[in-house]
Amino acid sequence: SHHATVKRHTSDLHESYDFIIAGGGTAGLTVADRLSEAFPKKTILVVEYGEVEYARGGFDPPDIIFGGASSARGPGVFTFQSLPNPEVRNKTAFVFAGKTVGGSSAVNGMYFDRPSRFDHDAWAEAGSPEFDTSEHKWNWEGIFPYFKKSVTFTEPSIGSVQKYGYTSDISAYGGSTPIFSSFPPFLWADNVIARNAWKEMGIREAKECAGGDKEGLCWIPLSQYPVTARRSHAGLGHYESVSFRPNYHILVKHQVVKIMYPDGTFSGSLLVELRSLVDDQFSNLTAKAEVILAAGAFHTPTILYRSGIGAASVLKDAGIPLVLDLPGVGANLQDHSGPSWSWSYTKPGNFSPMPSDMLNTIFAAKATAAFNETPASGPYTLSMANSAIYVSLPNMTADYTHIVDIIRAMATNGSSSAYLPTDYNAEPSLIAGYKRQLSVLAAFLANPEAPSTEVPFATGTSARIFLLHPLSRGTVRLDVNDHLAQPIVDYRLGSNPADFDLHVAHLKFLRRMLDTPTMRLYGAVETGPGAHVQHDAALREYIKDSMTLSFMHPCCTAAMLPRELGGVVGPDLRVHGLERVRIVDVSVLPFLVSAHTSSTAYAVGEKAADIIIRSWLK
Ligand SMILES: Cc1cc2nc3c(=O)[nH]c(=O)nc-3n(C[C@H](O)[C@H](O)[C@H](O)COP(=O)(O)OP(=O)(O)OC[C@H]3O[C@@H](n4cnc5c(N)ncnc54)[C@H](O)[C@@H]3O)c2cc1C
Repeated sequence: SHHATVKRHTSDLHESYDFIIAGGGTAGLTVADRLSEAFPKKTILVVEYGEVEYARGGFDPPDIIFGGASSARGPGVFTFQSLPNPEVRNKTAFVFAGKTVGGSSAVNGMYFDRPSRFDHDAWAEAGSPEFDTSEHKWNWEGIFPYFKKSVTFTEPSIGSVQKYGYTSDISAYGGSTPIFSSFPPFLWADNVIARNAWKEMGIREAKECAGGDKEGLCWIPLSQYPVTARRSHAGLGHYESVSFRPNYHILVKHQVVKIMYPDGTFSGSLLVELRSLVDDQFSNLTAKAEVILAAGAFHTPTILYRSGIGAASVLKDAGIPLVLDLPGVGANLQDHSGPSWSWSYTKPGNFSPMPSDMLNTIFAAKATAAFNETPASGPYTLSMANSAIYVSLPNMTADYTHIVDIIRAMATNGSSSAYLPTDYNAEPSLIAGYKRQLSVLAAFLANPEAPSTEVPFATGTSARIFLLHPLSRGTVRLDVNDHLAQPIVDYRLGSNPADFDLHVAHLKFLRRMLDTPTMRLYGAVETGPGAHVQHDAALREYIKDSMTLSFMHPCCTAAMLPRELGGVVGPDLRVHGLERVRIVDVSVLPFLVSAHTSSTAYAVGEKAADIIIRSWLK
């Protein structure tokens, strides 16, 4: 009873709320917390598909006990398969998204990096000149204060700094929000091998990568509490830890079905249709001020479609009457993906501790005990990885202009539309928007300070090579046979062939790491793709074979772009053409950023809250 009130039945609710937020995830709960604090007399309802659950960390011991109960089972997730990707051996991606109070921040890998300043400058560039007159700026200067506000960063202890060499710069932080960012008090012993090898390749060692400049070798904090090393997520920071507010309600186990306009105008109050996931009953609630869609990049488009908002052709196929023709809904899907790369050591050093030690029952038992102590310590405090390199294309290959020129040509001649879904051809705005994006991304990729690839690492002899700025575009569509079911996700990976040029450039550069003095000392030998695979054509085939289709950063399916460029929202996050509906989640990114996406979801939530509060104060 000390925080927002959880409701389980619509009969427990008010008949109407000022703000109704669809989705109690990373960005949605950030907004709910801020609005309920700023407007004690206005009522805020979050409708969440999942439940309030304990969200274990990505690498917590299997039998961790929390609140007297075993929490071995993770919190709720949506899981389904994407359509096959013809350019990548017809593979289907395993789609995974948070379905719990806290959303994907409660199930993610806890890797908590931030984008590059150039990502946000490019975001603003994509909406220029149309959005230049808006008071809301989404360039780095316009969003950096919200990255700072969104988290509380704890500097690494002196012991960790001395032991591991952690560096940080507190000036990149400064918030006091109870979403925590901190360094684990543990590293696997071989982390230093990769770090040394990257430095020998000339990769700049960055003191801090959260302040906008992140081309180089970075230490990455985790989204975890500093002392207990337990997962920090939106459900804890923006719901559990909020002191009691009678105006802040969360309705769990309910699906937002659609939005309706009872007055027949887009400026009047709104009705929100809900479906109980317990008894399948449907009901309506009134939103007096606004509806905020925050259901994530896969599900926000489904609510819009069911409301009759989307491309007329897509709605016709689904048999839904058109309310507003907005072709950008569910278009422009992007995600991070990439091949794997591996090696072995013919002269392995004697490193300890190593992940293989966890197979030793005594070591593993000690690790669990250390994690359950206060302060927590040991291997379980390190989630997936907390180191990475981020490298720009010009710093990888002198031939980068060749790739940039290909992308520039696509942006100006007619060829780019060939790479888009065929139903885009009926929508000139989507083609124009894609060309604008390609032109902005070409300039981005030519910038020696703007990362094109990321390789996160913690330990071991394999790595995943992220394509940070894919050029291929996919779709999220409604299942025409069951509008309430999971959407049909078509990544269309590699549908723009220049993505493979980028992958090949990344891999060719990175594999040179095995020829550094440190790697030679341990007799490093490449096992995947293997030294015999040298030609670009063969590398392409290897990349297709070893590709991870999704690193689970889907975004951009309701992009902040002008309407005539296939955009769905403007800089104030209002859906084009609708006065009282905004979108506040990672759907609004025009393109992917050089970071895992949770920090951006929080920053979007913080900035959105500020925009909404200011607009209602007026
Ligand atoms: C497995 C996994 C690992 C990841 N690893 C990392 C990582 O290590 N680092 C990182 O930075 N990012 C990571 N990400 C990505 C990051 O967590 C997400 O991009 C970010 O949290 C998305 O925030 P959001 O607010 O857009 O959506 P979400 O946080 O996903 O919130 C959407 C919410 O809406 C709810 N919802 C959906 N449909 C409806 C509906 N119709 N009605 C009511 N509620 C609905 C969902 O249940 C969910 O709670 C990962 C994601 C996943 C899934």
